[in-house]
Amino acid sequence: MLTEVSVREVVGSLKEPFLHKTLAELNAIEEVKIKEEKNHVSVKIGIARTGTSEQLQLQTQIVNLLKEAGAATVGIRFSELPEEVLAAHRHAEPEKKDKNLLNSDHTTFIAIASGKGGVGKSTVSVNLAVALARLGKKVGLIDADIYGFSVPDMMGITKRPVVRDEKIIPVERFGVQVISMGFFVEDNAPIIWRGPMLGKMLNSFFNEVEWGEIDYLLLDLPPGTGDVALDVHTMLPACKEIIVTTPHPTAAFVAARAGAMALRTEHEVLGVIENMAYFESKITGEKEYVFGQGGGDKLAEELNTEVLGRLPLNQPDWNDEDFAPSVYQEDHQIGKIYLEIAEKTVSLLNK
Ligand SMILES: Nc1ncnc2c1ncn2[C@@H]1O[C@H](COP(=O)(O)OP(=O)(O)OP(=O)(O)O)[C@@H](O)[C@H]1O
Repeated sequence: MLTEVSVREVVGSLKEPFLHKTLAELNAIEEVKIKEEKNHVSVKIGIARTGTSEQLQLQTQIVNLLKEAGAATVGIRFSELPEEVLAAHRHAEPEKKDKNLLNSDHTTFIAIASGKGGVGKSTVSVNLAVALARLGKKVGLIDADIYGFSVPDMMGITKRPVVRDEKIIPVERFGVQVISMGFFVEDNAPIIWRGPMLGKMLNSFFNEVEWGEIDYLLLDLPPGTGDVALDVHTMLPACKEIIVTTPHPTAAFVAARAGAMALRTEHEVLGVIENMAYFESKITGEKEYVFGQGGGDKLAEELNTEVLGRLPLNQPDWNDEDFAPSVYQEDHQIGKIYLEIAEKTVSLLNK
């Protein structure tokens, strides 16, 4: 059973990332609370700069250590250390590292966008990433849908990233390196961060994660044309885009706004994916266009691009041994369509 003393001992040994003294030395553990019945530990930590990628790393370290020490769930709040502590230690602040994935000319960024929620953008992002990995590509996936992160659950990820040499190591699943805001939030707690902080978090996903040499980095964007989508467009001038829509013409109309945003920021739209395009009867093989028809074509025409693929309404075959509720297996009818879309994407990028 964890006690306040043991929590302070475990957490206190970690280094504050800016001042390079331990949290114990800086007296930075401001509060420890333990709810014994739920085995929940919450801590309040002082740090030199809040809302930074360094905070994210420290948070990951604390969660991992406390869970190793026996906590079921961990809650962390951060506050800024008092000015006198900062003044006493500021001289120890090191130079900022400049290794930056954004400067890499090897990696192609592909953002998956949609005009509204629920059209299957995350399902498409996950399966396209897996399909690219099945083609032998080195693939990363950022779940940038920070308000509604769903990628870890969809892929059946139970592990959390670890920190090594001050870098966050993504979790590998189906050959894809995955990073999600969901990894850094406890108990599905809602994220109530303000706009600028979201941009910072996203930036840290690019810079502070050890991606290695990846060929494609896919980003599952939040739906619509809000702050984060705009941040991505501005942060990644060379980003390519794929727009997901359902086949109903009005859905395509809304999706066109996401496309327009991409074009305005001079991002090349690689193509459109029409999801939930039809229902195919298992008995007769007949196709029923339950959500209408023509939305994908209309959108592609409007954006002067092509339809990369159409996916029917279908559920993956769930596999109890390797559970991933949204990932289609390679030999599944839909898994094969995703492979075709992945091949098309690669050939478009190699042109
Ligand atoms: N082709 C499909 N057939 C059947 N169900 C699907 C299909 N595509 C997606 N779904 C289901 O529809 C729901 C919404 O999908 P998903 O979360 O991928 O959408 P989204 O556009 O990313 O939504 P949001 O942006 O709101 O997170 C999920 O339950 C998903 O399993």
